[in-house]
Amino acid sequence: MEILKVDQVKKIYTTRFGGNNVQALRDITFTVESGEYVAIMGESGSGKTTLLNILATLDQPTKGKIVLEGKDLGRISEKKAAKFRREQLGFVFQEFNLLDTLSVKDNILLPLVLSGYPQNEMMARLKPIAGRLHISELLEKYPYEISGGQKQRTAVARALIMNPKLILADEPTGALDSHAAMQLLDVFSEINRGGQTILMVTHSTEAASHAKRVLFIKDGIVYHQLYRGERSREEMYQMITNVLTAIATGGER
Ligand SMILES: Nc1ncnc2c1ncn2[C@@H]1O[C@H](COP(=O)(O)OP(=O)(O)OP(=O)(O)O)[C@@H](O)[C@H]1O
Repeated sequence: MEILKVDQVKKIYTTRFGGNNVQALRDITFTVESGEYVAIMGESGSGKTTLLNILATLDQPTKGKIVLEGKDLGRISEKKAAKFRREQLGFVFQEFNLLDTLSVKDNILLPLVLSGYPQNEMMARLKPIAGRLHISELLEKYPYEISGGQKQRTAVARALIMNPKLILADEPTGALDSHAAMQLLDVFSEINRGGQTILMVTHSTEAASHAKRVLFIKDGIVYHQLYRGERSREEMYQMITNVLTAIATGGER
């Protein structure tokens, strides 16, 4: 079942006085099936963050359409967008974006609190998610008392707590050391096996090789895509490296 459709999306940033316009996305079209794990790669400035912001309803495309679970995101009002984001999307950022004044537990529960969930429902959701992410022992601690890897797993728990249709991750391993990055990628693979759809922007070939499909953005379009299929991670890693080299050297796809 198709969960996300990105249809001929174009984004032009206009400066206030109509001066230098920047075309960040020219014509992006792709779909994501429910349960997929998709990585998006592209050189710096290729428009990955722009695309993620549009998917997150934080920005509007200049042209084109985004449909999530049959809902045209261009047609939701500003007012409904925040609720929609909270209920349908889970976010994981490079810099964790946890609130230092809240405990790990309260950080994770925040989306439920904002949506007015009763206490017993909140606790019922918290327990299994904290267990899956191996942070049950950390719930009373504060973000400044835990490691980067633990912070990121807390952020993933917060992203999962609303049971979102789609997890959007922006460079989730970017601020982690290699051990913590591997742990996080294992967690992503595990939650994906559990049926969670994930869309992850990354510069890391290692991270992208965990995904089931990799989209490469170049010159404002989806330039190429790779399906992992039955390939091993090592084979996928090599294939991604080959495409990145072709992109960097302007070679054939
Ligand atoms: N608010 C903005 N106003 C004007 N131009 C912008 C704005 N945001 C991004 N751009 C431009 O749009 C293009 C795409 O930027 P974007 O941040 O989406 O790229 P990216 O692929 O995420 O890069 P990186 O990997 O370095 O984060 C770049 O040329 C950038 O300079």
